[in-house]
This record gives sequence, structure tokens and C-alpha cells, in this order.
Amino acid sequence: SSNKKRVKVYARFRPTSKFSHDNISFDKDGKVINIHARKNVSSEVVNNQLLNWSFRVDGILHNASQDQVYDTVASDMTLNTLEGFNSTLLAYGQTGAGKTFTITGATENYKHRGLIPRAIAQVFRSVEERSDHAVQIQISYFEIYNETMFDLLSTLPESETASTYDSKLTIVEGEDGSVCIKGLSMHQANNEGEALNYLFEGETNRAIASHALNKNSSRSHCIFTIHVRSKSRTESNAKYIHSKLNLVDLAGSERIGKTGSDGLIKREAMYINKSLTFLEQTVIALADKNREHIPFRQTKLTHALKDSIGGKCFTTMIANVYGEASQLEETVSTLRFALRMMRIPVQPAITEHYDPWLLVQEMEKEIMHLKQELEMNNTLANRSQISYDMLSESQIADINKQVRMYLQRKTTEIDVRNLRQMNMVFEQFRNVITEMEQDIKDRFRSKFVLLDKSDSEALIALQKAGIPLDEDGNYLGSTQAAAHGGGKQKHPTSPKRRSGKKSRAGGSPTHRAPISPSLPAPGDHGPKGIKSGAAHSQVVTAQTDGAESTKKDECSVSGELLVDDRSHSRPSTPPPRPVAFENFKKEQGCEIYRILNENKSHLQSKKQIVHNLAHAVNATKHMIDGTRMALERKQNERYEQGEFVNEEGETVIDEEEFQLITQLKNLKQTYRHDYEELRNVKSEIDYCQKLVKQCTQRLVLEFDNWYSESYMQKNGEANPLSWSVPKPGVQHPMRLQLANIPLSSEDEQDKFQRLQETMLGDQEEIAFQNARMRVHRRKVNEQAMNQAQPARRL
Ligand SMILES: Nc1ncnc2c1ncn2[C@@H]1O[C@H](COP(=O)(O)OP(=O)(O)OP(=O)(O)O)[C@@H](O)[C@H]1O
Repeated sequence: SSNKKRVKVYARFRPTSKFSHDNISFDKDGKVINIHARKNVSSEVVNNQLLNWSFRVDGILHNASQDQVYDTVASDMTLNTLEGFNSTLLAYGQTGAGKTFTITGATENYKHRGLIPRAIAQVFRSVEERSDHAVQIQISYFEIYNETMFDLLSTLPESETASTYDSKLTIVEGEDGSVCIKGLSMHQANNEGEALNYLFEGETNRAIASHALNKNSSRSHCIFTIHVRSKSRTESNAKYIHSKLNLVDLAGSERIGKTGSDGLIKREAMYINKSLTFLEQTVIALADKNREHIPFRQTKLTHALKDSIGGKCFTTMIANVYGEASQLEETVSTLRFALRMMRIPVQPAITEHYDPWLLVQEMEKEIMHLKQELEMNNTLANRSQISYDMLSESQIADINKQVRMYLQRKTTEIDVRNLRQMNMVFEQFRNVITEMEQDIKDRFRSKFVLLDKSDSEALIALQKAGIPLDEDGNYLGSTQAAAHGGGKQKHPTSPKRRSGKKSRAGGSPTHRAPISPSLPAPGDHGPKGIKSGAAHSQVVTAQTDGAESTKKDECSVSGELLVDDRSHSRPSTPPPRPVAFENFKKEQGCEIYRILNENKSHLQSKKQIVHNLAHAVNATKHMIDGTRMALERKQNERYEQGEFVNEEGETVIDEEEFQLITQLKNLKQTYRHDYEELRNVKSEIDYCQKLVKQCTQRLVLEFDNWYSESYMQKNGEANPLSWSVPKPGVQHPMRLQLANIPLSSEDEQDKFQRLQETMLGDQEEIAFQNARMRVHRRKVNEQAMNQAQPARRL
């Protein structure tokens, strides 16, 4: 079992008649290689010091046929790949030791074919046997030569996606740690023959260089991959498996010195050495449990093999070695590397993928199912006419309409039946508000010239045109004012005025106004303190602190300077009713508005209570029904089985029936109690609703009075002069009337009431006493009327 959790290693000796039995021996179990050597064997210096090594591997392939090698090393891996595991088989070793022979084999001799053609044959045999799976096989083949990747199948004419042999391939890592070679052509193989064609095509493209040790030595790392995509034909889900079998023929591992190479060959050897050194470093790091960083990216080889060595991948290495005494040093070096490989842990696992298209179909089915479930629940709960479909254009338009009505206070409720509608309500709120903002901006634009405050050229042009601006670029007044010219003029009472600072434009009789918000601010058009001055270009406003200030006809919208292009124009009409109403609620009508809100929140909380109670009553009702049915069942059973009667002739019931009766009694009690409570709260709600209605009416009425009093002439037209604060001594007729009522007209009851209010501090008690007094007063009035009528008839 320990073998399953690490990389497997097999040592394959290249057949030779000069096998050094003196130096190399195997243990009987066929897994241990013992090497005995004298130090400096190669230097031919007489040295009697013996060195012994012992290498335990997973298997020794000595004089083994290609058949045996495949069965021992690759057969299971191929099957694992078809099951969904990624698998990698590497051939590592000295140049000429038989790596290519092992992986590809002798192409001219069928008997000597290597692991790749055999794996291809087994894959297609197995696919035929697996009729319950739809399996798709694809082939890719690339080499890494001098740290550059080349697609060995890019030359195929049918390869649409493929590019040229020397086109750039790049390594891309997926979020799940998988690696893919971007630009590498993938070729669908429908049968063994097609797959073999790809192998031979790639073989002819391999970079081959003559070499001192091996005339046909491959100087590149070659990776042949069989990609398997398999999906069950019996299961209807979107799941599928994507796995791959990498067969890697590494370049020779010998040291540069030994090959005697120079020039290009030397450079090749340098790259090969570098990549194999990094492969070794990566292998050491992978074997170290405490290492967090694995240097995969150091070379193309390790980066491309990142998801193919150890980890979730079944990994096997064949260490190709020579048996001759002259190659002992390299053999030892190769076997040392092999032992390091054996320390790499593996935890093979299948990674399942989901076909996005099928997944969408599955989810659609699930949505259908959930909708049906919802419908059923709604039917059971007596909620009808609820649709969960996407909202239609007309429904959206309807929500938009409701939102507008709500904003105009024409309605207090918006009909919402599901989450989708609720979201749409919010969206429409946003749309309407954005629209309103835009509308306000547009209105400003139609009335003012909008300049970008940071546009210095435009500001200079304005100044040249005689339009006064201060040092901050704010408009200082009207063109009329500018036309008057002359020295600076300071407004005596403006809190914003900067005394002593000279206006750049000079000559403006007006002064700098604060940049006011784009929307008419509450109070801007309020009746208080806005003085009419049609002949002037400025509007004098009385500030809340009593100071006077000058308000200009310019505003700023989002940092833009607004310059009134009509110069003298200023508001000559009352503020729109909605704006005025907002102000009224904050000022004159604040008390009644506060009471209205209190009543509303009271009403709201009562509604919540009713909602909860209704739920409780319904739940109790259900429980009563259930208990009643259970009791009836129980009683029927008793009748059928025959009743027990005690000595007194009373029917004897069992414990369960007794419990049911008690439970039913308690439930009925709860039901009655809750129902009574529900009725009470409902009547409270009725009362609260009336209060809210009354308050609303009163608020509106008072506002109407106030509005017409403040802005309208008697004939109902807007009174521009009424923008001003009522001039001292000029009072509204109604106020005059009230003011004329002598104090002595306060009747005795009023006096008493005021006395009470001063004596009784408690607000609640005052309210109570007032109410009592009002009722009493009404009765007295009624009596008086009743007495007066007969007298009139007379
Ligand atoms: N097990 C074997 N049986 C028969 N011939 C073999 C065996 N192993 C290797 N050979 C022969 O040895 C020669 C070199 O083998 P091969 O090309 O496979 O070596 P290599 O390790 O791939 O070399 P390089 O690192 O240069 O690619 C070839 O002619 C091959 O046929």
C-alpha cells in the first residue's frame, strides 16, 4: 500500500554482451540493485578502495522485452487514465541508455514498438469495451528544445487550430493547479490508426542531432499526451471526466564533459543539463513535506510537468541505465536520481468536470421544479395569482407608475408580491430619481449657461465679456451690474462677503454668493424672508439668524458654474407646491406632521401585531384540526374494538385519548384567546387608521391655508409680492381679524383651561383634561342651541 502513495520507479538495463557482473548484481526479489565499484574507475588510477551502493526500486527490467516492460510499467497506468486519473510516465537516463527505445520503440519493427504505440492500442481496445461511456481521444505532441517549446504536430494539414512548428507555445496554469500549453494543437483520434499517424508525424519532426555517444541521440525532451474525455452514457448529468496520459522521453542526463560536444551541441547539452538539474531540484522539493514552494517555473520542462509529477497524478519513472563497467558512474547517478523520485508522494484523484451547457439545462430543470414547488405552497397557503416569471414590460411600466405615484404622495403603498417585484421597485426608484435629477439639471441648463469651473479659458472669456467673477471663478452678479461698472461694492450684511477683497471683475454692485446646491434647497423659496425685488438683479434673503444676505441668480451643479443668461430674472412665481409642502412640514406644520408620523408608526406596529396574531391563530387552527382528527380516529378505534366501562358504568379511555382531549381543550383556549386579541388589535387598527387620515387631512388643509396665505392673491393667482416677509404693519386680513379680538374675549373656560395647563405639568394629564373640557363645552353648546331654536321659531 505504501507503493500507491509515492512515485514508482523501475530500472531498465540496456541489453549488452558486456554486462559487468563484477560490478552489478541484483537481489533475488528482483527489486534491489547492488553496485560495487572502485573509486575513480574512469580515471584508471589504481585504487583499491571499494564503494558499494544498494538501490531498492519497484522493479528491475533486465533483458526485458518491450512486452514485459509495457505490462509491468504502463498497462495499469493506461487503464487508470481511462478511469479518469492523470498519469505520467517518464524515461530518464544517460544518452543512449534506451529512453526513446522504451517510450517510442523501434518504429521499423512492430515487435520492438514502445510504450506509446502499445498504450494507444490498449486505449482504443478499452474504449470499445466501455460501451456505457462516450469517450473522446485527443493527441498532442510537443518537444522542449533549448528551453523553447515546439508543437510536433503543427505541420499537419488538417490541424485547423495549429500554427507553425516554430510558433510560440506558452504554459498557462488554471485556477485548479492544472497546466495547459497555450497554442498547442490537439488532434482528435477516432481509432488506433489515426493516433499512430500522429505519433509518426511527430517522430519525423523531432530535433535530432548527431552526437559522440549516440548517432541518433535526441537532444530534446518530448511529451506525447493521450487526452481522454469520458462521459457516462447511462447517467444524465452534466458530469464528465477529463484525464491525460503523458509519456515523457527526457533528453540524455550525462554531463557535458563526457559527450565531448562543442558549439551548438554544447549549448544543447547545457540546456539539457540545466533543465534536468531543475527537474532534480523540483523532485527534491516535492519529496520534502515541509517545502512550501516548489520551483516548477524554473524551466519549461518542470513547468509543463507541474500537474504531471506527484500530487494527484499517478507517476512512474523508468531509469534507463547501462550495464557496462565503463558507464558505472552515470548508472549510479541515474539510480540516485531514481531514489529521489521514489520519495515524491502521490495521491491520485479523479477531477470531475461539468459540461456548462448541460449544467445550464440541469439548472433550468431545477428552477422549473422549484417554481412548481412554490406554486404548490402558494395554493396551500391560499395565496393566488403570484407569478415568479420574469417581469414583462407592462409590469415594469406599472411598477414605475406606482413608484411615481408614491413619490408624488398619491399613494402610500406599492403592491409587491415577490422578491423580483421588490427588486424592481428599488430599481424604478433609482430610475425615477435619476430622471428627476437629470430633469433639474436640464432645467438649469435651459435657464443658465453652464461652464466648467476648471475651464480657465472660458472663465477668462467671461471676464472679458464683462461678466464679473471672483477669485474662485464664481459669478458675481448680473450683466446689468457689470454694466454699471465702477469700484467694488460690498453688501453690508452678507455673511459670505469677504471684506477688503477686491473683485477681479470690479464694478459689480453685487457680491459673491455661496455656490448653492443644484436642487432648490428647503427654505430657498420659503415665504419667510424672501423679499421681492423685481427691479434688481439680486434677491435679499433674511437668514435664520436674522442677518440679511444677498442671494445671487447663480447656482452650481456638480462643480459647474451657472450663469444666468437673462441677468435680471429671478423667481417671480411661488415655489412648486411639493417643495413648499416639504418646507411646511419642517416648519409651520412640523407639530401636526410629527403627530401624523407617530400615528403612522403606531399603526404600523399594530399591523405587525395583527400579522403575527393571524399567523398564530392559523397555526392553532391547524393544530386543532389535526388533534381533532387524531381524536376522532382514536375514538373510532375504541368503538370498533369495544368500549371499556368501569363499575360506575363510565366509559374508560386510554392515556393517549386522554392526552388528545386535554390537548384539544388547551388549543381551543389558546385559539379563543388569540382570536379575541386579534379582534381587539384590529379595532385598534381601525381607530389608528382614522387618526392617520384625520392628521393627513389636517396637515393638507393647514398647508393649503398657509400656502394661499403666503403666496396667493385673493383671486387665487400667485402673488409675486407675497415672496416677501409681510411688511411691518401690513398684515393678512385674517391675522388682522384675529389680532383685533380683544384679550378679554377669552372666555372663562379658556382661562380655566390655560390655568390648568400651567398647573398640570404632565402632558398626558393635560391632554386628558382638554378632552374632557372639549366634550363638556360641546354639550353646553348643544344645550344652548336647543334652547335658542324654539325662541327663533317664535
Ligand atoms: N532494450 C533495448 N533493446 C534493444 N535495443 C536497445 C534497447 N535500448 C536501447 N537500444 C538501442 O540503443 C540505441 C540508443 O537507444 P535510444 O535512442 O533509445 O537511447 P536514448 O536514451 O533515447 O538516447 P538519447 O538520450 O540520445 O535520446 C538505439 O539504437 C536503440 O535501438
